[in-house]
This record gives sequence, structure tokens and C-alpha cells, in this order.
Amino acid sequence: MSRPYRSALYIPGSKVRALDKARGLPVDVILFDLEDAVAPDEKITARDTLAEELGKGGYGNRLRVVRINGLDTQWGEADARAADAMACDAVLLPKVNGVADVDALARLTGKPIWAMMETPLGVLNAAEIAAHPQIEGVVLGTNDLAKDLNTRHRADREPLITSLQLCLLAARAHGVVAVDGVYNAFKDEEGFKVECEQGRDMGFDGKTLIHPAQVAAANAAFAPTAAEIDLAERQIAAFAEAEAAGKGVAVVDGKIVENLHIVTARATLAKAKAIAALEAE
Ligand SMILES: CC(C)(COP(=O)(O)OP(=O)(O)OC[C@H]1O[C@@H](n2cnc3c(N)ncnc32)[C@H](O)[C@@H]1OP(=O)(O)O)[C@@H](O)C(=O)NCCC(=O)NCCSC(=O)C[C@H](O)C(=O)O
Ligand SMILES: [Mg+2]
Repeated sequence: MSRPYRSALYIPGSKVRALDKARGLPVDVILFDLEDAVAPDEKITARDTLAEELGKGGYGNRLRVVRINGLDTQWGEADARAADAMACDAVLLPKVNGVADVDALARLTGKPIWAMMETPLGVLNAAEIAAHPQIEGVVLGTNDLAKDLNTRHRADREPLITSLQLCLLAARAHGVVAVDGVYNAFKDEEGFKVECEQGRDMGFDGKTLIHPAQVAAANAAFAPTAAEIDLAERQIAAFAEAEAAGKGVAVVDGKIVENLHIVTARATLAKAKAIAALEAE
């Protein structure tokens, strides 16, 4: 893993104070928002403010992603052209329904594209969206999805599980990043931790956030633990020893270790290394 995606914080493009505060926050990804966090009468000034703040720099090594308005809105096309010229790493397109939406944005920017998966059609077309050559990440928009599906909020997110898994399957099939949706009750630390752990256990790379108070818990939940790092190192060593002895299988802590477990163990160590590199900045 070349970089971690544990925490992806939305920041309204209209809020200069928050844009500045983000320069000092230990997040892995910043989602600079021009869409739902910005009121209609602030859309155009937010676009200019964001261009200026990104131009000033100071966001370090964090991935800078600009969420534009949909291309079917009055602001979308100008946002896309402006984002193409901004000092950012990728453009996030909301409410993607199918690959044609991604193609439309690809005609306006050569930057990597991330797609919000937050409509029923988008979820059903997740595989073709994730397969687009410019797509580098998918982000779950669980608020919009819950609205469109008419689901009730449940702590276990059972009504959303199929959608989450379809998007994750698409992302993994096509080798792109997958980031889980937001947890709206930003003062509920325990509920947030539980939802982070659920997303992590499902396989997401990280979680989208709405408030700085959520950063530390997301970073902790999506990082390998000391015990996982220790196990990965012991599995790699034991497997190397077994191979040297002409065996294809090792045993660690009473469990077999085969080549496929070594792939996971190496990925765990690579993720820990990528986190350490980002945090050393
Ligand atoms: C939720 C908030 C409106 C709360 O704001 P506020 O009451 O100002 O919070 P605090 O007073 O606790 O703020 C403390 C300090 O932290 C800064 N701050 C707050 N939020 C952010 C942020 N997101 N990024 C950076 N900094 C932030 C404040 O400026 C304070 O700083 P200081 O004054 O220096 O102490 C607010 O948090 C907020 O607006 N959050 C973002 C909301 C948002 O982006 N929503 C859209 C994305 S969610 C979504 O659309 C998901 C998806 O599409 C879906 O469908 O699910
Ligand atoms: Mg949304």
C-alpha cells in the first residue's frame, strides 16, 4: 500500500476557518466539498475560496480530493473545470449512476476520479464504474443511499449491507480504494467506533468523516494493531523457514500459514509502513 486511507474528512469549501484548521489535522485524505456542505448561494464563492486555499498549500502529504457538484447541476461543469486547475490530487463526483457519468467528467479533467456511490443505480452499476480507467476510488454516500432506499437508520446498518458489499466487491475486483460512509452523530464516540470497526471488518480502507473529533478513532480502527503486525512478522518468518525446509505450509499459533496468508501478512506490514511514513511528515 503506497498510502493509507483510514480517515477522509469532508470540509465545506465555503468555510475558510475549517479549511485552515485541516492543515494541522492528522487525516489521511481531505475531501474538499463544493456539493452538499455548501449552500446554493455560496457555491461560486466557495469554488474561488477553495482554489485559493489549495493554492496556498500546507496540506502536506495528505491526499487532496475535491468533491464537485453533479454535472447535471448549474455548477457542476464549472466546478469540474476549476478543480482540474486546482492543486488537488483527484476529483470526487457525487451521485454517480453509471459509467456515462464518469465519462462525462473525464472529458473535463485528466485528474484521477473518485465516485460517490450513493444512488440505487450507482450501486447496481458499481462494477462498471470501478472499472473505468480514470477511477481510483469509490466513496459510500450512505445518507443519500438511505434516503433513496427508504431505509430506516439502524445501528447495525443491516438495511445497507448489500449495497456496501456490492460497492466493496466492485472496488476490490478493479483494484481501487473503497471508503465507507459518514457517521452523522459526531459526538457519539462509542457508536462511531463500532461503525468504524464494522466497515474495517467488511474490508473498507477507511471511513469518511464530518468532524475533526472523529479523526483519531478512524485512524486507530483502520490501522493494523501491534498484535497484527507481530503476527504478520512471525507468519512471514515461519513460512520462510518452512519453505527453506522444502515445505509449503507453516504453523503459527496453532493455525496453518500458506502462501495466501503471506500475501495478507505483507499487506499488513506495507500498510503499517505507509502509515508511519505519512505520520513522520
Ligand atoms: C457538523 C459541523 C457543522 C459542526 O460544526 P461546528 O459546530 O462548527 O463544530 P465545532 O464547533 O465542534 O468545531 C470545532 C472546530 O473544528 C472545526 N471544524 C468543524 N468541522 C470541521 C471539518 N469538517 N473540517 C475541518 N475543521 C472543522 C471548526 O471550524 C472549529 O475550529 P476552531 O474554530 O478553529 O476551533 C461541521 O463539523 C461541518 O460542517 N462538518 C462537515 C459537514 C459536511 O461536510 N457535510 C457534507 C459531507 S457528508 C455527505 O455529504 C456524505 C454523503 O454525500 C452522503 O450522502 O452520505
Ligand atoms: Mg451524498
